[in-house]
Amino acid sequence: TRTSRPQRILKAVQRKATVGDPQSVITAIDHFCRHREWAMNVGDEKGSILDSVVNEVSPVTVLELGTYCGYSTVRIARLLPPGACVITLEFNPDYAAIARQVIKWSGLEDKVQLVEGASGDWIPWMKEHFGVQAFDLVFLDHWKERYLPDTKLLEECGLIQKGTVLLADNVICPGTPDYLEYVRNSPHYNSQYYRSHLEYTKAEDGLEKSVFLGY
Ligand SMILES: O=C(NCCc1nnc(-c2ccc3[nH]cnc3c2)[nH]1)c1cc(-c2ccc(F)cc2)cc(O)c1O
Ligand SMILES: [Mg+2]
Repeated sequence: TRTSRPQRILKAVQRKATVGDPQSVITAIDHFCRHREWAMNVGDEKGSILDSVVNEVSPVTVLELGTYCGYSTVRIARLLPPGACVITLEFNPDYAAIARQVIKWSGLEDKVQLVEGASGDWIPWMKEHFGVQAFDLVFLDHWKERYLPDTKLLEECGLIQKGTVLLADNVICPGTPDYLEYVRNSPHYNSQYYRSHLEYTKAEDGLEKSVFLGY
């Protein structure tokens, strides 16, 4: 049978990127997705906004919801200082298998914990299993209808504390209307929209950055 799109993305990384060089992995994926086959990575334009938020927050613990092929995992992990790490949650085992190899190729495996499973099942176990107090940064990029329930679950589990930054991809396309309404109207969040484009296209999309203000 034909290879999958994630498998073709991994092959592009293995052909074009240098082992241990995260930037070359990012460049190889963006080139493949712009010139060969579109794929749902956050991409270079929104990726630069993600980079600036990671640099501004300088997080010690990051949670990423939705790994896919590991493109944004590599973008985040390459900016983390020693001792900081990103826990990334992937529901689809085929995506997870590819992401592990992409992360390994970039040489960042020591800064990444890839967990396979559903966000709703794993979030309640984060403190106990990973010894996490609270997350400094949460990057939401998984199923769009899970953004709001998982944000509420993170709050209930005490994994979001004063100063925690939520950064959500795709708030326009495919769109997360209930999540946007929640973070923009809640007195507990200070929310800001970064207008951009859907990865590798001219369609509008953007990232929503929401800082938790405490209770
Ligand atoms: O669906 C997306 N991303 C989600 C993948 C995923 N990868 N992992 C998960 C997961 C992970 C733990 C989970 N726990 C429970 N559900 C889970 C789902 N979900 C997505 C879709 C588009 C898109 C735009 C325009 C189109 F015409 C078609 C598509 C663009 C994007 O940037 C996306 O991020
Ligand atoms: Mg996305």
